[in-house]
Amino acid sequence: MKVTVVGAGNVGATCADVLAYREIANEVVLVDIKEGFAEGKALDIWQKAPINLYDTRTVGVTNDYSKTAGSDVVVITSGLPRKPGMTRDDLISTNAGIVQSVTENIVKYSPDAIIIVVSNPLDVMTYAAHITSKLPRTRVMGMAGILDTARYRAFLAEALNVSPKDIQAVLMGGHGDTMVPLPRYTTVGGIPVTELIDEETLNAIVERTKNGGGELVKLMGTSAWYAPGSAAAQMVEAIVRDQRRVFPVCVKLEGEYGIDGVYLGVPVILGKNGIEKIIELQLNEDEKQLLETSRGHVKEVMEALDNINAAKA
Ligand SMILES: NC(=O)C1=CN([C@@H]2O[C@H](COP(=O)(O)OP(=O)(O)OC[C@H]3O[C@@H](n4cnc5c(N)ncnc54)[C@H](O)[C@@H]3O)[C@@H](O)[C@H]2O)C=CC1
Ligand SMILES: O=C([O-])CC(=O)C(=O)O
Repeated sequence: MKVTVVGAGNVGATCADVLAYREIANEVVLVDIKEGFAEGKALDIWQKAPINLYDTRTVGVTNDYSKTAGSDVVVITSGLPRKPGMTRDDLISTNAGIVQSVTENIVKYSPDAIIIVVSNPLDVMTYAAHITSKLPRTRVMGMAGILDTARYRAFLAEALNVSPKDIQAVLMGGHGDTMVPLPRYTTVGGIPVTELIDEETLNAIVERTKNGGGELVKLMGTSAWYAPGSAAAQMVEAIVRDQRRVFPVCVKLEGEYGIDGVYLGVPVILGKNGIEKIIELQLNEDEKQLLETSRGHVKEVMEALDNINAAKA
């Protein structure tokens, strides 16, 4: 299995490292626009192989997409991260240009690839990659839900003083303040979380999860990478090993949840064909309302992208 990761920065290099040391792919190609940057990161990861004992080959290139030819999965992390005081949506004009040009190159050399978008604003960059690639929606998806649920699970594990391994959760909607955590679908070793935690603490955890990315941007001056890079690698693993894992993933909705033509995080089954199935949960009225707010927000930002593209045309 060959996997390309575009963008050898914080998230891209972390993802490539996880793909290599967990031997998720046989070959990982890292691509960056900065001369020598991807080459250096790939060489460093390869030199770690004798220490961590793996044989995944890691190769770095500066903008040479011919080396990515025949990739089974491509992860797009190229683009600016936000700085304190910015929203993810503030990145749209710069990152849309980057994601769209990267996608053109990817599809040229790997027409059969499955594309996982990580660049922000996530839902709208998934839209950008999808319309540029012209691939079926099952093969162009965005990573955010695994990260957002991981934050939620980590905060719950801390509050309950239990292993994060035993916390199962799902959330939906856009990757931003309007994300929709679903405490009703959160369990701890099979026990509904609401039986173990008081409402006030749970609400505080939900709010902290919504601001999870911003909390890290404030602390570090740039956004997170360990959890995001690992989350993207986990999606790659589900695809290349045909694991049929159930994850929240950003995908174009075509009627599911009563939504058409908007890219939102929903639970899916992820396997060798990409999105094997979108799972439709029964939402209550409050949850439906939260999802509708999220849909409205993502739709607005999609329209902003349409305007940017129309102005360029
Ligand atoms: N979906 C999610 O949950 C998350 C998304 N992100 C997003 O991922 C993106 C990357 O974040 P970081 O890795 O922290 O940023 P970074 O600045 O460390 O790395 C980005 C890399 O992209 C490269 N790049 C820029 N234009 C390029 C092009 N045309 N072709 C190839 N490479 C290009 C840059 O040279 C840089 O090395 C950001 O947009 C960030 O907001 C970050 C964390 C979580
Ligand atoms: O917060 C950001 O800008 C990066 C991101 O999407 C996250 O860490 O959730």
